[in-house]
Amino acid sequence: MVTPLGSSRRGILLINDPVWVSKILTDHDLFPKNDLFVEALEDLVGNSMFVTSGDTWRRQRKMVDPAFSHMRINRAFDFMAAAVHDFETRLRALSASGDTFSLDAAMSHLTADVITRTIFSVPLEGEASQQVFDDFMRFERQVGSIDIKRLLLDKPWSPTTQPQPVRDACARIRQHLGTMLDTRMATEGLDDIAGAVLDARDTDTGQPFTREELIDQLGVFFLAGHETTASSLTWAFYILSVRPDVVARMREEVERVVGDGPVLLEHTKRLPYVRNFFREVLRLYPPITFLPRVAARDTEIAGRRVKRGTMLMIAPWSMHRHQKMWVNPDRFDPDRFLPEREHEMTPGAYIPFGAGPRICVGAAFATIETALILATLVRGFDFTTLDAESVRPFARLTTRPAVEIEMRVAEVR
Ligand code: HEM
Repeated sequence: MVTPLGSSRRGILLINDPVWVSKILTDHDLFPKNDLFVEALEDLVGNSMFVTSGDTWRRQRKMVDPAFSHMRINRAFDFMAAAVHDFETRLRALSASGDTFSLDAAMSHLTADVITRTIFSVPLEGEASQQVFDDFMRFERQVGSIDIKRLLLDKPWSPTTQPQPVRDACARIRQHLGTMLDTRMATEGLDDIAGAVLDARDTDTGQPFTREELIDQLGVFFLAGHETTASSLTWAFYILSVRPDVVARMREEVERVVGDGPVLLEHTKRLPYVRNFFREVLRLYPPITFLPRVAARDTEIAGRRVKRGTMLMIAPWSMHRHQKMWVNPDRFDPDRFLPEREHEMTPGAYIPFGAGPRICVGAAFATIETALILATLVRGFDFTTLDAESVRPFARLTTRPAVEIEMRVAEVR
């Protein structure tokens, strides 16, 4: 359950033991985020809470948490619903024309639209937000692969730089985010996530975030907040396209609970099958495949001596599919999350949002957003994958299909 991965200048351990996973994710001073991972993202999200450690992270997390409180997310719901409404219009046009579309690109666009509306109160159609999105797609394609040579040969904490095209894309994204932030700061009376982060004060000094820090945090909400959700929804709609039995159960639940009208916030909390379906998608296709950490000092893990600088890879992907932790792990079975089957689950084996103090700040946001999207679109449309047999997952920045999934959609009459 704790396995060395190959031989390299710095040790690499794959940790599949839920007890040790929990200890490592909880002690984030001894096991901070891995330096290679931090470097890969630093040009884009600077010193944001996603990559910082120690007291810097503690201060940032305290200031950011209120922006994702239940009350605040509830207020973001109308922005989410407006984005989904526009997306339905797009799908209706695709249904009428019979044109095919890339599921991955469509989901990235939809979730980026949700994020720009909920953070900045602007739709993705705005020029600056569209440019952030386009450059982000470029960044995502280039940064996702690991440099194996470096992994094997470099000493821990060896400084490196990203290739120039990646750095250029990051600089452009930060510039656009700065423009969006300045426009947002000049607008009064908006009740969005940017507003909550602008109002946040350090509890010790009373100081707000600086402009650079704001760009760091808002950049990470954009990155972590749309890329992960797009990945999970891509797998969700792919599964729906090949499982008519699951579609029938979901549609029945949505029609019974919601009826014909719009899906409201209160409905999203009363759709257990939709929720368990999404949990099962996150189990088999966790968007974040690795939670990378590093040993900050010499220590011991599961009776094994671990040298400072050893990389610790916690892999939701392998934990979620582990034969010893799940009954029929390869079977897609949303009902495994029913309360009466809870005893089948291994405590600590399900970590799509991470665990411990650094658990995903946007988990509640993503849960409501995806329930709204799934309920609305499953009731209204049938999805067909053109070449379902050839679909394969691939670990990039998140879990994506190796080749884009081509789809056709038909409106349900
Ligand atoms: C299905 C959707 C999502 C999944 C599966 C997901 C997954 C995760 C995971 C696994 C982590 C922990 C990473 C680690 O410990 O190394 C994390 C952290 C984080 N996520 Fe999410 N996430 C999702 C949606 C979101 C959304 C919608 C937002 C914001 C709008 C967000 C913002 C963040 C931030 C800021 C962190 C860093 C927290 C910290 O280090 O204190 N995520 N996410």
